[in-house]
Amino acid sequence: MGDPTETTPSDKLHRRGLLFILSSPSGAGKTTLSRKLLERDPEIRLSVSATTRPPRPGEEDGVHYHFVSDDDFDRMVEEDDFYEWAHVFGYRYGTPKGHIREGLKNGQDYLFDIDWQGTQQLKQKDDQDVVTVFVLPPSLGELRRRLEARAQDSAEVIDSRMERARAEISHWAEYDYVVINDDVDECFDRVCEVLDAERMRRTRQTGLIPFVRELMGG
Ligand SMILES: Nc1nc2c(ncn2[C@@H]2O[C@H](COP(=O)(O)OP(=O)(O)O)[C@@H](O)[C@H]2O)c(=O)[nH]1
Ligand SMILES: Nc1ncnc2c1ncn2[C@@H]1O[C@H](COP(=O)(O)OP(=O)(O)O)[C@@H](O)[C@H]1O
Repeated sequence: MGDPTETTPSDKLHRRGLLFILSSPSGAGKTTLSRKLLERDPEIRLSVSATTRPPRPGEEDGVHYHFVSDDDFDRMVEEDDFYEWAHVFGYRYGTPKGHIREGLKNGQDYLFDIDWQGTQQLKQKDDQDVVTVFVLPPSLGELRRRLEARAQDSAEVIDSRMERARAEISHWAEYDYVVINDDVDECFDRVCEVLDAERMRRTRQTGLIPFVRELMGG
């Protein structure tokens, strides 16, 4: 038996991946937070949704969304290609199954920017791997200012997003964590703390690390 006080690279924890969900009313900042997280953290991969909504300026097919036609979406539903899907703002959005199940087993983490309906469906399917974070704006006035500053929607669309914000926020109590996105860097730090702590959750560990196994006599 080796010296159990020696630390070797094989002492790394091995764990299942997790499904990290960020939801918020439109404009609260979940896209901004998601992009920061993907830049910081090479271990988490974005689950790219399919949507029938047209691309916004700067959005790339296959990177931000898979932009598909109504017929394509219908076909994907028929072929059972989605983990979950929902109607949002008059369009359809869905999470393609892809290789998520195999990835989770291999310790791959996935980031989801999906609404409360998708969150409920994923929780029903896989509660143990799902971690949910609700992002609140500091106020409704600030939410409207951000939607206006983003300048990608008409006044009418902004009104409908503000209307829907009330419905979205009414689901915040269904989430594991809540953060307020006032200062974006502070909020991002809180989100990273949640992710880092959840990765260490004992129930995600898939086996004892070698020196612990040796100590336990196994
Ligand atoms: N259920 C579900 N919701 C999604 C999916 N992809 C995006 N959404 C949600 O659809 C809503 C509208 O997204 P989007 O059109 O990008 O607008 P944004 O929230 O203003 O950035 C947001 O609440 C997203 O979280 C998905 O695959 N499934
Ligand atoms: N903490 C913040 N303070 C000020 N503006 C922000 C903050 N977070 C995001 N924004 C801005 O608000 C707008 C909406 O953010 P976005 O990330 O697109 O929201 P969502 O994806 O939730 O709709 C964007 O123009 C973004 O740059």
